[in-house]
Amino acid sequence: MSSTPPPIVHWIVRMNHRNRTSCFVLLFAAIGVQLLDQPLGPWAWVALVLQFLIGPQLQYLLARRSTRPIRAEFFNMLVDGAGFGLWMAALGFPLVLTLILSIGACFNLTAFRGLRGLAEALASMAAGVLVVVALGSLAWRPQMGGLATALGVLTLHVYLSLVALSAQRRSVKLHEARQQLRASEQALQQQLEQNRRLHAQLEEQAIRDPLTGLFNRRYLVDTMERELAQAVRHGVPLSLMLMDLDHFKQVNDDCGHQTGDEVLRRVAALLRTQVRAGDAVCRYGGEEFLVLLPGMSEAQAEACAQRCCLELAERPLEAGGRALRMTWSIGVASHPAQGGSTQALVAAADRALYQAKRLGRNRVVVAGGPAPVAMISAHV
Ligand SMILES: Nc1nc2c(ncn2[C@@H]2O[C@H](COP(=O)(O)OP(=O)(O)OP(=O)(O)O)[C@@H](O)[C@H]2O)c(=O)[nH]1
Repeated sequence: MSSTPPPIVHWIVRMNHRNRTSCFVLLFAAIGVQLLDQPLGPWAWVALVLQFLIGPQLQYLLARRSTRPIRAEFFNMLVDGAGFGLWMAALGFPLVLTLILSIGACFNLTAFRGLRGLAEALASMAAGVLVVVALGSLAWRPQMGGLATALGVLTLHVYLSLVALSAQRRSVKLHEARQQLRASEQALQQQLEQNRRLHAQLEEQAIRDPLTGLFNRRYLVDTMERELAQAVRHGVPLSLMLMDLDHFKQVNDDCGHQTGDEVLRRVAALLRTQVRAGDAVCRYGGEEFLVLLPGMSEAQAEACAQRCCLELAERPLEAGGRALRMTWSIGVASHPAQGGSTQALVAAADRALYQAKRLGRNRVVVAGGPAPVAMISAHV
């Protein structure tokens, strides 16, 4: 059988119930002692029991059952204030009791609703006093006996201590909640930072070739469109080199695939040293590379390609424990000579590369340029 959990009572309702229950018993005693010397009759005793002994439990029930407990508790405080005003006036404003009752009414409502609460507390007390005035029994008897004074002072002491304790507990809870919030916020920030880093890593991975670390074809497509549009807009040249390693299959066949990979990595590293930092160096295919040279004329691109050819042919690559001599064939194409579209540029560079291969490899062919000159012959 499942039991439903008891409803959670608002902390203000709980606090006021606790404060009322304990302080009202003491107030009952203090007012009762004062009442012994007053000619108020038996109805006063009935009212005293009703307000200070039964009242707190009824007020608690009302606030606990209410769908709007704060509002109900506000009403309870107004009732307290009116009752206090009535007792003050009925007893002839005995000094210590008047002080305690007015502090009790004003302190609670002010803490609850600020200046507005203070005004409401004063108004509720005044309403209580007016009832006594209307009954025509207003008197002035400020003196109090020793016992009533002592009980009154004790009531005030207990009330203020209870309020201070509640405030202290509340501030500890608030402090803990704030710390928890701060910890959760920190964890969230860390998670966000981690996500940001992961996102950046993924973005980087999406545009990089994992073997060589060069940009991949996908990146090239986007970049080339952008660079060509800029070149067209500003009327500046744009060149590209399409390079393909010569007889690379032989490296794989003779030295193994891993050595082939190592060669590709070393060629990529070498290529990076031969071009400017802003040039986009991409792995275009298996053993094919493409370098985008923004702002470079056809002649400058050809010179760059010749330098790359020489560098690779003259510098043996350390791979698989061997020094391998590699060469590549390079096709160069430029905007505006070879057209205003990326497809036209790549196709022209591809044709030039094919021609370089056909003419014996290890050489540069400029698309639409004069017959190429052979470079130093290379071998594995
Ligand atoms: N090790 C390694 N080999 C690759 C990779 N990608 C492509 N290859 C190899 O590169 C070789 C390319 O061979 P081919 O297209 O015949 O060209 P080639 O041997 O360089 O001859 P030419 O281009 O005509 O000079 C093939 O054997 C591919 O398997 C790679 O990532 N790693």
